[in-house]
Amino acid sequence: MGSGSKGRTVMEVGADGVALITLINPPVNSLSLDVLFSLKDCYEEALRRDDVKAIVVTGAKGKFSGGFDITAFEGVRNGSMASETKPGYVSIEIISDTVEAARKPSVAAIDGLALGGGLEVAMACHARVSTPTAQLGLPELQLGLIPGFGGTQRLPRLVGLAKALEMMLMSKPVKGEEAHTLGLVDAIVSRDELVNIARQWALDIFHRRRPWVASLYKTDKIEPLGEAREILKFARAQARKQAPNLKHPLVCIDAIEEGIVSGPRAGLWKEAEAFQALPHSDTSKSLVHIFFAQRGTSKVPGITNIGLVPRRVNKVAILGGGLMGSGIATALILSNYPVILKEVNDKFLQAGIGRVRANLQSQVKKGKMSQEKFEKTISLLKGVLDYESFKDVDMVIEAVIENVSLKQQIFADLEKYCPPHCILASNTSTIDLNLIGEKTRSQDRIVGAHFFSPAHVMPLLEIVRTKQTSPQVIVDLLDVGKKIKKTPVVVGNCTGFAVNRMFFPYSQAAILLVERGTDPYQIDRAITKFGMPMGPFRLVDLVGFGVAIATGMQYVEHFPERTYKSMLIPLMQEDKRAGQSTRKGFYIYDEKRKASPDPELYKYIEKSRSISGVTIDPKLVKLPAKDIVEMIFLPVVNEACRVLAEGIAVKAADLDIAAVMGMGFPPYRGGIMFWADSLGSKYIYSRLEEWSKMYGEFFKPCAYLAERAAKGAPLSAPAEQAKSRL
Ligand SMILES: C[C@H](O)CC(=O)SCCNC(=O)CCNC(=O)[C@H](O)C(C)(C)COP(=O)(O)OP(=O)(O)OC[C@H]1O[C@@H](n2cnc3c(N)ncnc32)[C@H](O)[C@@H]1OP(=O)(O)O
Repeated sequence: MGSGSKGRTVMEVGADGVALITLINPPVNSLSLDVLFSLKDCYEEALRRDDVKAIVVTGAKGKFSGGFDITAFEGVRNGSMASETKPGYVSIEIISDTVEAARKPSVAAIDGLALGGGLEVAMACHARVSTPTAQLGLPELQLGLIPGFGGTQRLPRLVGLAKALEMMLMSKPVKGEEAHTLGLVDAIVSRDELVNIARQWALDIFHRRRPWVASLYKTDKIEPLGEAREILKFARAQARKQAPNLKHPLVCIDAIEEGIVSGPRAGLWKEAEAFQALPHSDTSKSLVHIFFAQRGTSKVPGITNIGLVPRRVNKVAILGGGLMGSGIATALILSNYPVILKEVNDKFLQAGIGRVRANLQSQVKKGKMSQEKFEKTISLLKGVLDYESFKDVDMVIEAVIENVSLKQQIFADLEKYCPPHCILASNTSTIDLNLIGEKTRSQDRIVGAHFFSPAHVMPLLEIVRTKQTSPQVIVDLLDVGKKIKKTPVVVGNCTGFAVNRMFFPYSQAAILLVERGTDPYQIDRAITKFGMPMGPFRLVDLVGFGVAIATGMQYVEHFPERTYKSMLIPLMQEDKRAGQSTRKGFYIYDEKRKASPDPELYKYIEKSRSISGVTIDPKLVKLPAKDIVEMIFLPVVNEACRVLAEGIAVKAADLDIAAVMGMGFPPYRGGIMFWADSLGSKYIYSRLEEWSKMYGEFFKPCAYLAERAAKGAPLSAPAEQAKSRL
């Protein structure tokens, strides 16, 4: 049964005749099979015992349940749990026929969270009481699954089809208060009163003072059949449009529809069969991998396992109020950190503060922030023009332009004006941190805090450590990252760090292909179809040619042998086509920033082709989408392997998260290394080798890749594991 064998429930019968069943499986009381079997045993005992009139189900330590035990899917996949998990065993035999159909009433007492299977157990109870802040939802789709314990049937019957679809398809939980308004819970109570009120509620149902409701057979919230069909049709169209590569949202809609058209019992069976099959899909394997990989990024050997406790960061200073600095300031004040924003003159300072205000105001406009919260949040920001107020800051984040000598001067100043414990972070995206700190004696507290633009929106934070950065500083920054709701990835110091370095071949491969005859728009189409938010050319337009050329120079300087040198972008830049900001780049842009292909582009391609001295390759002119994807992404994989081999990243899964959160690599493909392993190291090696013979060094597979391919080992396996495959 593997790691599924854990957790339990306990039952205590009170003098009032209420059996209190508590789910216990730390840290989130997930529903392992052991918990579910134990729940069934408790129910059977409660139903047998004459001294039990009613039942209350709750979760230990302020959390109802985080849902089915996600670690157990491995067992489901490898067949070791086959007999216990035959379709419908849990959802029909335990949840429907034992809990909901019991001849004694149950009430769920919900605090903390009731997610996935947790909410499904609660919905099978005859009433639910909740604390106002509890989170209730069915987020299974984010794992490539559908609710499998009756959620597709009961949620629409409790909150109506439209809201249920929104909650499931967007994996979006609601808070207790909203759940109450929706009819998902019956009462909101304080944490202290939760269990007592639930007990009383259960007795009231027993004595027929309150209704005894089986959610599965409720019909009052479901829209009439014609309307329901329309809603489902719309939901299908939306799912196809928003996630054309994903099947499970449609499977979820099918299960819901079955229940509405043929009745809830038929719906339960349809759901059970689909739930049985989905854990085996590549989508679910990838998304479950991403779930654990994301939680694994903050576990850094030698840093987070040596007993260090994060120090309190009370006040942060930011240098530079440009796009990055203002975004970082926004992220910090949104999480209640007082921030000092320093600029060189009043004009720049006002512009920086204006950007922060605009970031917050856009939240107000969208209805995500009240005016009162806006005022409170912006009051945490203070603009300054000198270092006077830096004497009591705990962390500084430098976010000025990418100029080495400027940064060196700033860090030398910081050393003078900040207290000795203060963390000195730079948001540089490419410059070597050792160089930045060269004029200081504070190397142990210099660290990279590389945010992605827009910094208050993008979820990734690259924490860059040099050989001298102290583990305490990393632990502190990990804690700040968590508090500002970023997913941190700790990486080593090198040109481009992990994300930019891995992805520098992304646009380079695309340019190499167009110079040899592949159509640029066809490349962007193939890449977006693969699941990237935009293709390489649309991305370069967005980033701007100035930035693209500057970072390109860094790569030419540091990795000359594998940088593809082309004049395409500089030629366009010369003609003032510098990307979206100039409304002309690889695309042309209208006032609403809508991109359209531009036939003029081919003129520049021809010119750069002749400068590069390459000729059109007829094979590349008709390159199928699958090959486009591989010729663009296998060089990215190759660079990711180098990043791993050099120890820049701690583990392959961190690169998966870096790719997903930093570049928008589709999470349902599991991240760059996970996807690469689905192709196999041998295959990747042979393709790169073949292209390097035809198109040069740019494609040459690195030593790490060659070694893994020779052993037939996965690229993501730790070194020891790869050895043992020999
Ligand atoms: C049949 C059913 O329909 C199928 C299902 O129920 S599938 C599961 C559906 N449930 C979910 O998708 C919820 C997944 N969990 C979460 O979203 C978040 O973990 C949470 C909101 C519960 C808690 O978030 P947060 O407090 O930030 O803590 P977080 O770090 O994420 O999780 C704490 C630990 O619990 C683990 N965990 C969380 N949910 C889990 C679950 N359902 N199963 C197993 N482990 C789980 C995490 O892996 C993490 O472990 P770690 O400490 O070893 O890294």
